[in-house]
Amino acid sequence: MDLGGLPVRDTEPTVSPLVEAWATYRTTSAQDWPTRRLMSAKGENRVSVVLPARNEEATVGAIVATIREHLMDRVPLVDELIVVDSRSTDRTAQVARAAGAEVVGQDEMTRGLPRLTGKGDALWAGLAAAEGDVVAFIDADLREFRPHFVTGLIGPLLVDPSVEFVKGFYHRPLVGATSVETDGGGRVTELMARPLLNLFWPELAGFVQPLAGEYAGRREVLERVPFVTGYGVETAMLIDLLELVGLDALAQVDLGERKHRHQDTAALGRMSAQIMHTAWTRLQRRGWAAPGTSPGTILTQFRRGGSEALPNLDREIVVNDVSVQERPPLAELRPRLPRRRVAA
Ligand SMILES: O=c1ccn([C@@H]2O[C@H](COP(=O)(O)OP(=O)(O)O[C@H]3O[C@H](CO)[C@@H](O)[C@H](O)[C@H]3O)[C@@H](O)[C@H]2O)c(=O)[nH]1
Ligand SMILES: O=C(O)[C@H](O)COP(=O)(O)O
Repeated sequence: MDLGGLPVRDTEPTVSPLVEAWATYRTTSAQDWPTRRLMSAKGENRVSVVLPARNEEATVGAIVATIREHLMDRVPLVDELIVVDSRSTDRTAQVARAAGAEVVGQDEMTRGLPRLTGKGDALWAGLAAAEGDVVAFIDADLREFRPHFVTGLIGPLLVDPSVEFVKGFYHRPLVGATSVETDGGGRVTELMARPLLNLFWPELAGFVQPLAGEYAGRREVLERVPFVTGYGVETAMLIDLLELVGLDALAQVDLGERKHRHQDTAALGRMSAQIMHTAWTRLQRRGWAAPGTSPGTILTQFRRGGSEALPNLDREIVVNDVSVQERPPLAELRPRLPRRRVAA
């Protein structure tokens, strides 16, 4: 067939052998890591669980209570359970504390440093507060949370010294007011993160849920990567860890199904823009984006109706800054951080 000079692919696309081998070798299931097995593997390791939380009073209590009951009170697998209060305006801190977590304020842990915002900064503050050798991060908006989320993430780290970082994956229903779309969740993952990572970091294509907010790593390694603010943090962390420790030291674990609070489409647009910004900085580092250049930072969106609606648009214009910043690797700043945690 004449395609006017376009290159013709005469074979079907196939999965990269590297990705297939990694996904086979480095994927486990939470069922592979029963608590008993982890208790005998734990040895001298201390385990911290950190939940970043901004206005999560509806869900944070149940997550904290479950971890405390199953993994702290019944068996001493988790040594430290920290909720980072990320400038909540609701009762997140009180609810978390009442359920048995230690609560630290994002701002207290970053006192004396530039004021940054968003989830990435909350995670950095949580890592600064945590004392464990293994640190697991869990989103605080999860529903129907069960302890295997924690055991699955920390299992490979406690048992296999060659693993440095473990990312969770799961099925993601999109739960609406009146219906559930079985695999409809993870919209930013499918429309933005996965295409970006596949095209520019194809080694990472085997991660089923690259944006999952549930992951664990060795403190020593987590302290050596920068944390991007906002919602760029997971994308940057995967790329940076790939460069720092290599694909073979990264693993993923099947956690079954995950339900969480869905953000609206406009919020996911802003999240996507932050992820694009994050990718740009890493492309620059590779020399694939021109040095010194930077994408715009303002995202213009439209909201139906509203008191400020422009008559010809029947919509309000809403603008947001979607730029991201970075906290440097924690190891570089340790001496400047507050020595003791200050309760939020
Ligand atoms: O300023 C903030 C914003 C969020 N959070 C917490 O971070 C977690 C995840 O935030 P959420 O708004 O629920 O994110 P999702 O819409 O679920 O986004 C998905 O995709 C993001 C981008 O990769 C990841 O950061 C998330 O973990 C992942 O669940 C929750 O516990 C939030 O309370 C903060 O602590 N501070
Ligand atoms: O991880 C994602 O892709 C975003 O958090 C959106 O998730 P949702 O589509 O399940 O709300």
